[in-house]
Amino acid sequence: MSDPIYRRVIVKLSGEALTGSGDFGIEQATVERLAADLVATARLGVELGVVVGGGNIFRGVEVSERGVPRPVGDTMGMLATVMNCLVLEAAIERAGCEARTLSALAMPAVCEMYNRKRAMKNLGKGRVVLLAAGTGNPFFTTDTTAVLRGAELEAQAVLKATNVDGVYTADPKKDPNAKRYERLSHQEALAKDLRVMDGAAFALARENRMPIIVFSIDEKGAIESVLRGKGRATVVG
Ligand SMILES: Nc1ncnc2c1ncn2[C@@H]1O[C@H](COP(=O)(O)OP(=O)(O)OP(=O)(O)O)[C@@H](O)[C@H]1O
Ligand SMILES: O=c1ccn([C@@H]2O[C@H](COP(=O)(O)O)[C@@H](O)[C@H]2O)c(=O)[nH]1
Repeated sequence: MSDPIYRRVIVKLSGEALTGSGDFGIEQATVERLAADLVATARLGVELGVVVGGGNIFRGVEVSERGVPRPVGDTMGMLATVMNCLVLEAAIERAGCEARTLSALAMPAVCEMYNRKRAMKNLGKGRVVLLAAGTGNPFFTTDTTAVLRGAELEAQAVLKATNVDGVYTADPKKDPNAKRYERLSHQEALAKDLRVMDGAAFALARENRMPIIVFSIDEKGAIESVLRGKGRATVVG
């Protein structure tokens, strides 16, 4: 079998991936499957930072549409990502691999605060590092967080695990004629306004020459396949 193509990566898991067959919250069986995939990947010797979205619980924009100030809604979204990280951390540890949640918002009774050195140290020890609470700032997303942490932690790529099998010419959930790309540049993704990730994330990735691999997390073993250079995915970079 081919060796993993990267030594250190950031996996971006969409919050929605945790809902499994539902459309809100956390389905435990799905969390266990995702944890098993992450542990299998870590056992290949790949150092893993994991950023989890919060869209299965709260998105700041949606909360603010109900009259809550946007920064408050965004804080709720960031707290949602902490819950997702904690449930995933517990499942990864049960599956036999050490994991640490580091949060960009201080919550000493819950988990350690994120700082670059601490994250690097944990990655070097082979622990799966769960990067919680996004960037710690409102008006950002966890996609941007994944690219930011990737650049800070010297990852070789961001693996965006989502509910579509790559980047398309238009949103494939809305346009049945959308065509999938095998490969495209950050610049093309920005110029064509392809919304599989937000523009800030693509711009930061372009600036830091960070490849982003977009693939579906629905199949068991999807992360490992991508790391072995197999499976259906789009490479942006
Ligand atoms: N050009 C495109 N190619 C592929 N997917 C696209 C495109 N434009 C929009 N999308 C949509 O982008 C979505 C990917 O976003 P994703 O679910 O990963 O969101 P997220 O904000 O990262 O996570 P969360 O679930 O936590 O909100 C897909 O569901 C897909 O329908
Ligand atoms: O740096 C960040 C990251 C996230 N948020 C808020 O959290 C939610 C959930 O993240 P998704 O990327 O949408 O899954 C997001 O909608 C923001 O409200 C943030 O404020 N800052």
